[in-house]
Amino acid sequence: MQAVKQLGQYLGPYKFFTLIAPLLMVLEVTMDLIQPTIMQHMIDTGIANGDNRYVLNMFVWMLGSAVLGLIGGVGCSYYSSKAAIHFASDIRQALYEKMMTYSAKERDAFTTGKLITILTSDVESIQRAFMMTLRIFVRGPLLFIGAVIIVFVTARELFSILLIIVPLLVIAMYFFTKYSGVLYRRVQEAIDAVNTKLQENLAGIRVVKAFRRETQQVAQFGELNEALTKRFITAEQIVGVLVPFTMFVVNLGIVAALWLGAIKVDAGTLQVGVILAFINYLTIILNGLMSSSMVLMQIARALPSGERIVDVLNKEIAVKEAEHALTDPIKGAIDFDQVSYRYYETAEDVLKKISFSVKPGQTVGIIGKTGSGKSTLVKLLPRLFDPSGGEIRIDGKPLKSYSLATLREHIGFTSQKALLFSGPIEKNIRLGKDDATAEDLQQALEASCASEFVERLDKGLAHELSQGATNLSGGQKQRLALSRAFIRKPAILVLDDTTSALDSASEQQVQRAIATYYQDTTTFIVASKIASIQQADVILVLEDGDIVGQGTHQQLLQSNAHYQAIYASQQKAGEQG
Ligand SMILES: Nc1ncnc2c1ncn2[C@@H]1O[C@H](COP(=O)(O)OP(=O)(O)OP(=O)(O)O)[C@@H](O)[C@H]1O
Repeated sequence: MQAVKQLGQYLGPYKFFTLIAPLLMVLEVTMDLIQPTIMQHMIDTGIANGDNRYVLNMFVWMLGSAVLGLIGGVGCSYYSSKAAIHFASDIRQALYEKMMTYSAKERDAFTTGKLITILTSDVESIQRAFMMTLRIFVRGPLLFIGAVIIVFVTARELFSILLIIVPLLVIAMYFFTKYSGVLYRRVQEAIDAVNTKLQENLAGIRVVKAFRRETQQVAQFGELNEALTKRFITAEQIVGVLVPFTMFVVNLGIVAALWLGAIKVDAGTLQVGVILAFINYLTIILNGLMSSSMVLMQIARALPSGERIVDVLNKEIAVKEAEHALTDPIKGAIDFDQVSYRYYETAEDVLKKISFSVKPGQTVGIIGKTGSGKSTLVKLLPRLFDPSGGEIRIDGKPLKSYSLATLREHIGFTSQKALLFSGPIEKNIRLGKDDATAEDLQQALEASCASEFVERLDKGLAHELSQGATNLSGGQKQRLALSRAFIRKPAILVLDDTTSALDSASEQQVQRAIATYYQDTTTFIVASKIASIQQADVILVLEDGDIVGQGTHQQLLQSNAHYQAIYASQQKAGEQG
């Protein structure tokens, strides 16, 4: 119910549509309800007495009520669609905006597949439930109550039949509706699993092909698809059983009406028109109950979807904006003070009380074995996540006191995996800085050694990248990712193993460009080769989350056993190579 209340806020701008749609439905239902009574009068008073004028009169009434009913029905459909579609669209937008604030931690907690299901299928489910509520929820109970009252007033002789049939129908529909909600929650969970698998396999299609795992992946997908199919069938079968069951009960009612009616007509206590009107009203009662239960079923399915949506919207973000956040320009002095980090509460620290200081414009090289914590350390700078212990300061002020926008504007970050978006190359680079000048763009391209290959492309900067930039080589992608970071002219530049995909000549050229164009930038270079960081002002040697060496290349080479070991192994590999 909390979910309904929260999502109800998104109805604000569509209050008018939400009110007018059920009102128009009331008009349609009223017209539907009076038609069998008009027909009854037409038969029992007009036709039975051969009064043609009366019959014509009733015909005009019938036509008028049908037209009014039509206006009500069409108007209700129009406004309910408008309200439900806009309502769902606003929720989708809010979900997307919230997801954009997620760090990897929140995204991992949900999984990408589940987030996609929530943004698509769950939103659609509440859109459908809301539209049906506006269209039918008023109609169902109104038809039902109206028809019961009219039967009580005009066909009391047959009312006892309703006293048996209606409770049977209501009890059956209550159980079907309740069970349907449980079954549909299971369907949504199965859709999550299918989407997660699909997303993972499409993203990793090259690996699947390279290792010839298509058959296994298809089989695994088949199992998940089969589970979804089974759950769907079970959920849908509920409706399949409900309809024939209710029809059977109503047909029993019609048989009872004909039998009881015939006896009473024979005895001269009932007119034929009353029996026909009763059967009509019985159908209307069934219609009313069926449509109410369909809406209730849809609502029962939408409630778990609503809860899932609200979970995403209310997810607390680990990385929070400070209350009076600083927007001061950043120079680039950085202090790590006893900084620790663990990915999960229960996991071990992957960074252990790390301390070091860097002056603005210095270059820091970070080297160490795989898994030693190098990437984790640099990801703390743009606050992709916050330390579990200790403090990071920039220009003497806590990192957390800066506004996230200011902080990230001053940091150029390139990750191990160059992530580019579909669209022209220029647009990708300008993601770093929308309003960069043409000269800035050119300088960034040259600094990252990207200009030569971009110039060779037919359309140059307008060259369209495919999804995931699969139409570029690894090195080309990495160069463009570097250009995107360079164009910012950031105060802090982070190259997380970025230059590994470049040949050594290009790598040296990038290093020279940093030294020339970005002298005032504090640069972090994470690398696996000593050659990539040899010129750094300070090199940190990491091992199992600890700093086991700190100094310049020469200092470490003379006095640090860990660095000496890395150097020796790389020299050896170089000689063998
Ligand atoms: N998202 C994550 N969730 C849980 N553990 C993680 C996550 N990312 C990294 N780790 C763990 O944290 C430790 C440090 O990882 P990190 O990526 O910082 O190492 P690295 O030194 O950059 O390694 P490499 O040189 O291979 O890139 C590793 O043990 C790794 O398994």
